[in-house]
Amino acid sequence: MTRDSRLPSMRSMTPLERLRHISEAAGLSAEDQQLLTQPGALPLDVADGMIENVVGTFELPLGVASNFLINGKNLLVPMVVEEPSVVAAASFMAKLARDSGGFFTSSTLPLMRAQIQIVGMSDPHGARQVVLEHKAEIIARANAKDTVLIGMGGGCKDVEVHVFDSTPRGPMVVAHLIVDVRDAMGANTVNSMAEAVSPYIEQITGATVRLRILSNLADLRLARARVTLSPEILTTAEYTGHEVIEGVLDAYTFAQIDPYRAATHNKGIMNGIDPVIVATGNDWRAVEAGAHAWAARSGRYTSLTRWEKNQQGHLVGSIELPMPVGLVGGATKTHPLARWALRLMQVQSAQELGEIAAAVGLAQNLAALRALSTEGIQRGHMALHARNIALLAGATGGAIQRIAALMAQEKNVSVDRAKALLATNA
Ligand SMILES: CC(C)(COP(=O)([O-])OP(=O)([O-])OC[C@H]1O[C@@H](n2cnc3c(N)ncnc32)[C@H](O)[C@@H]1OP(=O)([O-])[O-])[C@@H](O)C(=O)NCCC(=O)NCCSC(=O)C[C@@](C)(O)CC(=O)[O-]
Ligand SMILES: NC(=O)C1=CN([C@@H]2O[C@H](COP(=O)(O)OP(=O)(O)OC[C@H]3O[C@@H](n4cnc5c(N)ncnc54)[C@H](OP(=O)(O)O)[C@@H]3O)[C@@H](O)[C@H]2O)C=CC1
Repeated sequence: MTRDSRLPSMRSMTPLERLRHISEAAGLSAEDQQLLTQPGALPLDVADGMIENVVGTFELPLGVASNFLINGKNLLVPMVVEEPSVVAAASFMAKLARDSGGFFTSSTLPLMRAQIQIVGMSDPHGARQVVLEHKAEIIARANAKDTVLIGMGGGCKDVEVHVFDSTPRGPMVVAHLIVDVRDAMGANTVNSMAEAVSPYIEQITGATVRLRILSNLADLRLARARVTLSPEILTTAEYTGHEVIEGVLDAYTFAQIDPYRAATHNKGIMNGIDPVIVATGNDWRAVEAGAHAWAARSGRYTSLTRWEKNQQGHLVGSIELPMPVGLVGGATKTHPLARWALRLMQVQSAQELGEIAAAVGLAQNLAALRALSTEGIQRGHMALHARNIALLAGATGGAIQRIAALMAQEKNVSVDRAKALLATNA
């Protein structure tokens, strides 16, 4: 178990020192440290087995967010992302949240939906009932092959049928297999089941089955996270905690009512979630698709988080969203660094991983709303982005940080200015 995720000196260390520091805090082995220090952590032959026409591997920075306390457990969170200030922002909000117990999470069972599209009938309601009458046999056929999953308590649990009376192609019936996929993301699992039962569905309905594929609107597989922050914790040099809370509530309301704002607000949430999904070798497109479809489930695209004030005047944030992530399947087992990321967090189940991702998304949202509704995003974000700009201008080694700091201080972060500072050996 990670002893203490509160690691205040991280920012001033070199990457190697950070690695030693987090390895010690999380009890990682010497081999685990070595995995990150040697080049080619993803061997070419493994990469070649993962996708097609491989010509190399593509690297991104792997950072570790500190300070997280989730359900009373200290946690160091691996984040793979190209954008500056994301890891710092998550760590910052996790630091603030620690004083009020950190994040609290829960989740539903890992239930995925597989859709089976049935066409070519004139009595869709009759066809629906036929499918439901044969539910037990459909479930039995779906479960016939996946012995490992069934042995673990997973498998197809239910069948739902949705009727579309009138479409441009005539009536359509869509059967959903509801499958407990345990610790898998589950796409291949449920797709195989949908394909396996389709001939039987054609036989009992006398209609034609077309598509047999999971739904990425994983609305039965939800992860939740909650955080409470007092005005005292949120107080800054320029703003009282009450001002910060009112600002966050106004910012949240903006996202609730306006889809133009909600898209950006939710992008900020995914700034926290996606890096955890990528670091663990999971399918970020599936998580993204599910999140945005969920955000639009009422017919109007809105915020994935909620922010409220409780009776003590404390800020209460919560998030609930589909979280189709796995510890097995896909690249989660084949990518050595994905295994490393799971060892760093010491997660025991896919549900736990989903809850962590939700908590990081909530932290990230708070960081953005707090900055946006007070001093604005540029001060904190641009100060860190300045290092990228210094790199772009050609700075190397110690000059990167030096020139970035000067540009941030001058509030003039641009490639031209970085080049000028480089030329004068600043
Ligand atoms: C960037 C900060 C955190 C600076 O904030 P600050 O007040 O300058 O931070 P600080 O120096 O007081 O440090 C506070 C803590 O932050 C962490 N921290 C701070 N700096 C570092 C660093 N260099 N390296 C590692 N950790 C760092 C660290 O945990 C530190 O505590 P410590 O451990 O030192 O006691 C703050 O301004 C912030 O949270 N800003 C929001 C940034 C953000 O949201 N970035 C995402 C990119 S913008 C975007 O894409 C989304 C958006 C904004 O459009 C979404 C939306 O609109 O809703
Ligand atoms: N629209 C989408 O999102 C789509 C995504 N995908 C991709 O599918 C992949 C994920 O599919 P997924 O089904 O998770 O992967 P896999 O099929 O690789 O793994 C799941 C299988 O692993 C076995 N298994 C072993 N241990 C466990 C356990 N503890 N819990 C659950 N299953 C276990 C089970 O099979 P058994 O019982 O046979 O041993 C299970 O069916 C990702 O790469 C994703 O990108 C694919 C198609 C569409």
